[in-house]
Amino acid sequence: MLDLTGKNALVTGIANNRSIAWGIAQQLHKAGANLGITYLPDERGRMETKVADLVAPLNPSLFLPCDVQNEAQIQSTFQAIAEKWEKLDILIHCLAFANKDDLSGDISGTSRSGYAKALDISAYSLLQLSGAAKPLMTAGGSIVTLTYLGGVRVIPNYNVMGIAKAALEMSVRYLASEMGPQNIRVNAISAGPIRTLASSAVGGILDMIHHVEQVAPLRRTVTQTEVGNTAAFLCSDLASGITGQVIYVDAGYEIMGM
Ligand SMILES: NC(=O)c1ccc[n+]([C@@H]2O[C@H](COP(=O)([O-])OP(=O)(O)OC[C@H]3O[C@@H](n4cnc5c(N)ncnc54)[C@H](O)[C@@H]3O)[C@@H](O)[C@H]2O)c1
Repeated sequence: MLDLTGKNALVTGIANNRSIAWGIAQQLHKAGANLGITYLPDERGRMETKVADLVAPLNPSLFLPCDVQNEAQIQSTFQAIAEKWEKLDILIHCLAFANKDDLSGDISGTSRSGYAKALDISAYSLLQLSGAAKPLMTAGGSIVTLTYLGGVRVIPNYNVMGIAKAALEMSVRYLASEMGPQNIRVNAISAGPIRTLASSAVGGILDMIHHVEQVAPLRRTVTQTEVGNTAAFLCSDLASGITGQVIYVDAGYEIMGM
């Protein structure tokens, strides 16, 4: 049975009730995990209020600001975990960012700063958060990140984010190799397209969703809950033999040639 009772899970990337991280947090909570939630702070504190209201029913025992481009916030997040929890068992890395200008048009026009920002937030942050989590995962652990098919194949307009996802997927393999001896498993879920704040920045996302609905074996897209269920499985002892993998939760779209 899928049981996460007694496991402490840090979930990043909740912006609203459409976020994939929200689907994951709900399923981890349902399976009995104790949650810590981080949010991306903004100057007016709007995100803090919005996310706090949303996650309140899940009774998170930690609720912290964490911009992955802010070293001090990362440090204080993991310091709070060390002080409050005996150990960390689960890290959910469910965040990405690229400038809207870099998510359409010619990839050759990507600016140096746009490229650096996309790779820093969307890929490097997995190394950074995993490195901070490792010493706290004293009883082993599970790290799960979110990727997309555009990191393996060319998807119109996904552009620099595709490059970031390729780096992210390779980071999963290197991290799995490094952390396996400590019984820390590292995997990625490659989700099919879902309407969220982040995906709405990708040019033509609605056409992509429509295409998947016509072509995927299941003739539909996937839900945040389906991704959440897979994440809960990967974080559970049921997945104890799985590490370094990219698991497709995409209604089967990835197998299709045409
Ligand atoms: N929606 C899709 O179609 C889809 C498909 C496959 C993979 N994914 C991936 O799923 C993950 C979650 O995205 P989503 O679609 O749920 O959208 P979302 O907009 O709900 O979530 C993206 C999150 O990234 C956070 N974020 C951005 N910059 C940050 C920073 N500097 N520090 C900390 N957090 C930051 C945002 O606050 C937000 O919570 C991303 O990695 C995305 O690439 C999405």
